[in-house]
Amino acid sequence: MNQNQLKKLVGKKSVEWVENKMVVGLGTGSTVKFMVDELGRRVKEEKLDIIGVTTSNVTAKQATELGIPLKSVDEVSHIDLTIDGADEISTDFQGIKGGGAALLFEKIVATNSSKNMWIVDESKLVNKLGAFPLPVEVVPYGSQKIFDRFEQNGLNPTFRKKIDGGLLLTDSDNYIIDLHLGTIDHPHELANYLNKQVGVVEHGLFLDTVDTVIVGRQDGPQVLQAH
Ligand SMILES: O=C(CO)[C@H](O)[C@H](O)COP(=O)(O)O
Repeated sequence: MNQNQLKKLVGKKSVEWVENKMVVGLGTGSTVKFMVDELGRRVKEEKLDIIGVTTSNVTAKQATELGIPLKSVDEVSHIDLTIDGADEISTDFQGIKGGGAALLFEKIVATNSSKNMWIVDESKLVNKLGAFPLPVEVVPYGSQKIFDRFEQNGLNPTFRKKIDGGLLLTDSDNYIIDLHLGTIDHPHELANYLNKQVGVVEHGLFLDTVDTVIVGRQDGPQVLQAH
């Protein structure tokens, strides 16, 4: 199986955890796209009765087209389960997310969910986080100052750009600065530092968040429990 087939495998598999009457957080990305397709199939064919809470405009569009009823995070009393992708997961189940620039809403939905499940192909599992550039969402005003500070602190920042060369804007009209760190030895310390920077809206370190990981492997999906 190639990477895309592994993503499809875990995307479909994850929907087995969705039950009638659940409020389900719907992540963002190419793996999640397969999950939302399968959820849409169950809503249509099995009359599965759920409410989705999306984490990006892209996922909201797909879910709407598939007939999945949606509410915003502020309109629901709770979220039973959020299913999302990840860019890296370390052996101690810490994660980097935001490769698809949806980290802000993903973190809001994740922190308001009773359970979080991540679906990944096996290439996303790492010993230590950091090979994947860490996304940091920043308010445009003052973003050059934050960038300069990151550079002075040796965090190797780059502004994320669109294909046409312009700066990428998130769904909340912010910029993304990617930090090219190589390895992150102390993720909690780095998260604390980033949380304190004025102008930083959110960062892609998702620490102590995930409960269940489904890994797409050549011999089938593997379910890992984090806690
Ligand atoms: O965090 C994310 C988007 O902000 C995605 O979940 C992450 O980038 C994984 O994406 P993909 O499933 O396409 O590999």
